Amino acid sequence: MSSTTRILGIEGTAWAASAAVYDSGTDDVFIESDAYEPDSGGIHPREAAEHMHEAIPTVVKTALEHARETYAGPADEPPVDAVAFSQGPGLGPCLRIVGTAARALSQSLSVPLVGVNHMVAHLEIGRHTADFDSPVCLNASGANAHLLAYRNGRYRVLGETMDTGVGNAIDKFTRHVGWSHPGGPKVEAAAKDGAYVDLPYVVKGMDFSFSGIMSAAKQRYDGVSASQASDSGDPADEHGESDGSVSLEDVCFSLQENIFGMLTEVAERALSLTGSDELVLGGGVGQNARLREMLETMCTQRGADFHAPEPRFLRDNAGMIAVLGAKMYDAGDTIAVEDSRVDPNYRPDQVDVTWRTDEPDLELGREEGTVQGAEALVDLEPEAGRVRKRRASKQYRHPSLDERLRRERTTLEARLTSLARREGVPTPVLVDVDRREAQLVFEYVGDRDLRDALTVERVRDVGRHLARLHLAGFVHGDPTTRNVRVGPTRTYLIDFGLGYHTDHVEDYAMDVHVFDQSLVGTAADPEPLREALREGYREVGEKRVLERLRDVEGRGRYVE
Ligand SMILES: C[C@@H](O)[C@H](NC(=O)OP(=O)(O)OC[C@H]1O[C@@H](n2cnc3c(N)ncnc32)[C@H](O)[C@@H]1O)C(=O)O
Ligand SMILES: Nc1ncnc2c1ncn2[C@@H]1O[C@H](COP(=O)(O)OP(=O)(O)OP(=O)(O)O)[C@@H](O)[C@H]1O
Ligand SMILES: [Fe+2]
Repeated sequence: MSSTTRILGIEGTAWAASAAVYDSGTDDVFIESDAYEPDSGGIHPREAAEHMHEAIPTVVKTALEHARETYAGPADEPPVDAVAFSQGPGLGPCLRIVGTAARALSQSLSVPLVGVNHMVAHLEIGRHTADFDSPVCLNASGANAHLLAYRNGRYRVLGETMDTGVGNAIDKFTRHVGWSHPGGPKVEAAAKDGAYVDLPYVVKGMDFSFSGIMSAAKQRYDGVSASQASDSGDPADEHGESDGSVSLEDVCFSLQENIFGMLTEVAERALSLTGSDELVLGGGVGQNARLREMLETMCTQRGADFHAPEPRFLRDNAGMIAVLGAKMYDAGDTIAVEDSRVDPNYRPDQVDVTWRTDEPDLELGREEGTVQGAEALVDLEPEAGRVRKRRASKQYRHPSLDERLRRERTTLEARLTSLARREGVPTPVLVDVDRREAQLVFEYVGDRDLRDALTVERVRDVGRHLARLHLAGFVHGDPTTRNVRVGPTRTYLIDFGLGYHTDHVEDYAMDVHVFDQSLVGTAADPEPLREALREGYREVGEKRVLERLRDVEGRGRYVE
């Protein structure tokens, strides 16, 4: 085998018919793409497949010509070592066309096949171009939105959308407004002339959802168009103060502020949980300058490094398929034709990461001085027996949103921490609260974070604690292995700032799910701990919550 690997990559999960050639010796990536642009509405699976059918042979031919021109070896040898293709996730009819093309090409060139997960390719291209070791990865694409980190041979999903992908959410709004597909760039352009209006903001630990904010945005827009249509002097009279003065530009601006604010917040939470100081961005929505600016600002503020690949590697493209294909080929990760079936629901955490052997060190928590959490700076004073928690302003967030979140969360944290203790759940005593400064003083509890001292007994205890909160009608909102402190005899829940009162079984199940994901993301051997979480919950809580948890776990999947 030569020291240089050359791969022909093919991509075609939805809109981009694309072929590429990657040469690991020169690190050169040649990409030829042909985009499907719907005449009206969103992506129609059948039309997209027709486009694939026509465009794939042409882009592959161009890439193959390039491979031949740049190949220095004998003319009777194949100009690449393997053919890599996106095996999923994506639209079934499109994927099947790509799979067929890849199989035919591998046979005619007599080279092996490499089956690439499209979402893992979106994140690996960032790790490759940044030259980072073990970054947290935010995938912000059309049909998906994931927060991923490598642990024990897999990319673990630390958080993800609970409904649609981020690009699809934006595209649905622009369809409602009557703009052509894709909507993301149009929202970005319109946002330049907008001002901030309040819209919903929903994060649950490192998960998030877009349905609430999208319907509120549509309603705002309907208010705008109704007021323009009636045009009877003072729109504020007819549509209420807030609606009357809102323009479409304002809605676009505020959508970006909230949606990208949510993504940036969960990315920061993942950095804090894993102790990583590297973040990469992937996916088509990553082309948005405001999203990149927010992530960059967040990373700078917390002393982390941020990298976004160039736009041609962010949107769907075969370059990322070829680059990951080369790493997989070098690791011996090729597949036989019988195993090359495409999978429209292929999850990133189903992939055995054969091309990485490193294991990131989780930086241990500190016991004194100042810790930087995801949201706050926490001064630890164990001798004085107390901690001071300040929700400092986040520079990446719009000031109005920032003010609102800091105020709301400080108030909730004070209230729910005390309420939990009354329900028999160990929490720190609240010593002082200053709402204006978004500052809280608590009793110092425990001697370590659960993340650094995970045992089955402690996790079972957390299961019981969560069940107790839920029976009392509220959720923690962000239960992670860093938001549990452990002492010699007790486990304490801290950081209730994302908690809220609710009687929905769905919210209780989500709360357990968030903790479960943090176990998978931080534990060396998560399975016994996950079982213990459920056991503890079952002892105290309602069965229907664990039943709903199974539903929740089946969601957040790629849907066509
Ligand atoms: C499975 C696969 O087919 C799918 N691919 C995909 O969604 O294409 P991608 O190129 O990663 O992203 C397209 C999305 O990216 C959005 N987009 C493009 N430019 C944008 C911009 N400047 N601002 C916001 N969104 C933008 C589009 O509106 C569209 O929703 C995926 O990765 O989820
Ligand atoms: N009462 C306390 N006693 C002892 N340590 C504490 C206490 N409160 C916080 N800490 C420590 O400070 C860290 C950060 O605190 P906290 O989780 O409240 O901040 P945060 O910014 O909301 O963090 P994140 O959002 O990342 O969970 C905790 O993981 C814990 O190690
Ligand atoms: Fe994509």
